Amino acid sequence: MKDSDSDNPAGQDSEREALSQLRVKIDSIDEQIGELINARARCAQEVAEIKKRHSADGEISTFYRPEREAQVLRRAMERNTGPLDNEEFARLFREIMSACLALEAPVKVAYLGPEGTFTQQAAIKHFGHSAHTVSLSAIDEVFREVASGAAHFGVVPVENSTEGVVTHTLDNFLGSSVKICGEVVLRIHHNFLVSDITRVDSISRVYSHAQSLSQCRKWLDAHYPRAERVAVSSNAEAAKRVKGEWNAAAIAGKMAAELYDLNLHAESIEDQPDNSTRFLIIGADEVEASGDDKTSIVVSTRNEPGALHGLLEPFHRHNVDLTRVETRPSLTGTWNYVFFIDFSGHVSDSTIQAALSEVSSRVADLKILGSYPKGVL
Ligand SMILES: C=C(O[C@@H]1C=C(C(=O)O)C=C[C@H]1O)C(=O)O
Repeated sequence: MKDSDSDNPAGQDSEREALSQLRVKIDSIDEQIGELINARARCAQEVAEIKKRHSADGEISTFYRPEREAQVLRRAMERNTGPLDNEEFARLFREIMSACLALEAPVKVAYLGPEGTFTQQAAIKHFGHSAHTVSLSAIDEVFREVASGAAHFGVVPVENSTEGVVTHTLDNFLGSSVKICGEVVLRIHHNFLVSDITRVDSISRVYSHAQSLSQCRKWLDAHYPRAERVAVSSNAEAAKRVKGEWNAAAIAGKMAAELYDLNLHAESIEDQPDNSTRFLIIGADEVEASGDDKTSIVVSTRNEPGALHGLLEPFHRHNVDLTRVETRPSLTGTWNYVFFIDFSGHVSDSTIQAALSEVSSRVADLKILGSYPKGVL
């Protein structure tokens, strides 16, 4: 208690009174929010009944509607008048929708693990906490799990703002029929984690994934120049190792700290403050237009002069906004290449259809990987 309060009992009484009035108000608002959330959940159950009646197989894909969820989140943000910021506001709606969807049918999401990695964080950011997330140990496994129907959706990293593209993810699309049905961008914050028994002035080893070590190089040079940097298979694995080692620390995200009960000795130690990673949501089905979408395709050109120009020119002429072009070696022959191209728009848009039909007449092969809502959160 502050001195001024003990000197002023009348002030204390009025403060207590003001607080208790506000709490009565909060209780009453909570009651209304609670009733409204359940009213919303009942509507979702009715939606589920209609979907069940109209779907032959009763599969989850008919229950989870990425385009509708993106619209709900965008609308929540447009409506928001504060004081909560847009992202925080949408996050609350994300969780409400997640709980409503779980009532309709629980969604199973495979992700590149282990538990506690940024990919799991991305899965939860996209699907909310009511989704059932399953950790797998390789990107190929996530693709296989989705292709076989063992998981409804998968989450894999595709590019990092400082380290570039995750080539393994792109390569997996070449031999797979899975579709891209969403994207999620995560701001990557690295933290310096220690255990209860770590002697912070005697740290001689720092564990992390090689990418994270390189993303925190300057911070490590400044604070622990002599500690050995040990690259391990994931940040979560790094956190796990620190448990029980008095002279070691790990660089990892907050989820790993919580999972392995470690302390945040220093937060946000990444050299680039806007370090972020983009993840793709993969699934078995195509997604309808949400009003603000992106399309990803992969094309292989004929090995002849002007092939790349011929491929890009129709996009330019139809005023299609290309957001990314990535070149990868084709798996079919030495010195053949494929291009992964992302652009704004949905395959159901007439301009996109016109551009794509021209492109496909000029290339050896064109595969649409998916049209999906641009990341909202
Ligand atoms: C309720 C629906 O089903 C699911 C739940 C949603 C929600 O809670 O708003 C939105 C889309 C679907 O993933 C729907 O399709 O409208």
